[in-house]
Amino acid sequence: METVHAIEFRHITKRFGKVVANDGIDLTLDRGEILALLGENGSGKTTLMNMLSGIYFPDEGEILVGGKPAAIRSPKDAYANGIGMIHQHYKLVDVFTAAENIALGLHDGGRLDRREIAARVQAISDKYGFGIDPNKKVYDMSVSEKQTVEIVKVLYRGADVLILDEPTAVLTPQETERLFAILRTMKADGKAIVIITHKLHEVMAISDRVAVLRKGQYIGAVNTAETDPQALTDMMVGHAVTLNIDRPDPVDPKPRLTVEGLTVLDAEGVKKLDGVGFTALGGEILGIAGIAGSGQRELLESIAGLYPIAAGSIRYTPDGAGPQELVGKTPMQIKQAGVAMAFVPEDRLGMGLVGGMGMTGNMMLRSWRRGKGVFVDRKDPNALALKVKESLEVVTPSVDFPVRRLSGGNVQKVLVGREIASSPTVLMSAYAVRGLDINTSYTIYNLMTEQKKKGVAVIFVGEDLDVLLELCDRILVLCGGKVSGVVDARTATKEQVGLMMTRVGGKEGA
Ligand SMILES: Nc1ncnc2c1ncn2[C@@H]1O[C@H](COP(=O)(O)OP(=O)(O)OP(=O)(O)O)[C@@H](O)[C@H]1O
Repeated sequence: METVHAIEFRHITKRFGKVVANDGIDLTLDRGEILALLGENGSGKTTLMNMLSGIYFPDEGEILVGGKPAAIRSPKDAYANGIGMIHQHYKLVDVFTAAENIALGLHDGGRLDRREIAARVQAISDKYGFGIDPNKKVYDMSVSEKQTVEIVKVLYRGADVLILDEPTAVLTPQETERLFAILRTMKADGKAIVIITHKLHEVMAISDRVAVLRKGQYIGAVNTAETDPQALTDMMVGHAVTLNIDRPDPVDPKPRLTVEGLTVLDAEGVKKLDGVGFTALGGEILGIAGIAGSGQRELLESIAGLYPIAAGSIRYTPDGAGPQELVGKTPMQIKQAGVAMAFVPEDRLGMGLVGGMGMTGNMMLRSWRRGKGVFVDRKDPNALALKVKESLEVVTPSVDFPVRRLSGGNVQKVLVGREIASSPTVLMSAYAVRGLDINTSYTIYNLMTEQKKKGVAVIFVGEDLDVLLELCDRILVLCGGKVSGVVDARTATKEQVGLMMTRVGGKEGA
């Protein structure tokens, strides 16, 4: 007897104008399995899953649910077929509670019994170990809690097939572990789960099978137990690739940026940086490590002139001139002095890029979230756009194609590429490779190294300790807004840095 798959894609094709996002894809998904969907940026992963969740409808082919052809024309149809997707951008109403968000739109006409809803939410939460408070308002929640609400929302609607699009991109390692434990419980309960992720160690840790897409085509699927990250990378890219970070010794390093006693407070008066001091040298990569929210964002924003500074100084030393104080300067003056910040925020299109404009338009515009001004780059924006497109292999039909319609990873490449193209003397980047496929991540690491070789002081805020230890020359470790220490990245160990991330100095009580 033929096995009935939870989901079966048969020759699915989806085009956007001239772009063939999915090209005749055949893929199956079974109950009680976690399938990792892998592919380079723009390879068509999200598009394929959007057809399962009713956001797009295939141009050709059919989708079988439980062995029967299903016409999934809306998210409502998807739910009716037991399919739910957790997107990268959460769609929750801030002023509503968890339970209100979960039940939203479900009880049209009927009476909404709050107690009953809360009880059902609680039951789902207990069954899978979510630990959710049904009465908590969304605006009081962390990113991880919001994601939990999205997952419970999907389960509440009776989903047996769950799709998670890069769910760990914004989670800490601990939150990721918690999510994975929940996914394993759901799998044991017979759910079919698809997870889209670029992190190969996560693929190895959580999935049973891996399906690979390349340029819109289905390349194949392998059992996770029978593969490894290198083989998966080769499959994704289509040829053997070396995952290697070149780290030349700094040549003639000299102080570029000297930060002393930097203290900043947030809108509520909470100290986000507390007496931070360090020197960033031209010709080196200074890594910044820390648990999420340890002051990384505030540090870069302070240097860029975007964050109000309570105390301290930030001195910048250009070539052939004495140090100049940056505190008190506008973001534009700081930018003109040569300090570029490639900041890759959680909402890629919220800051720094204008979604409706193409790459060319975005090369000219550098508008900041706080609305402190718009920068106009004097270089030919079209040439810059073409250069970025070519060097970072941005998948876009043209440099005038609205960036909003590029795949998530490609949006990020535009953002990072633009900063690099502006020839800075200090280049700051935070989470530069978030959402980028492994091959592109290495492209970015190499671009950072190229900048370092040109004498640029590169400040690299990263999440992956292995990468920080391989890429950087020195690593500054932040803990709760304070400097825990600075280590030599060539000799430091992961354990040492990990300890410093949780305790100032890393040695207290040890
Ligand atoms: N609404 C749309 N209009 C036009 N083109 C689109 C649209 N959505 C996706 N595309 C294109 O289809 C291709 C596949 O994109 P998709 O988002 O599915 O890739 P992905 O594998 O999920 O990428 P990433 O890893 O970067 O998120 C890309 O070339 C993208 O630009």
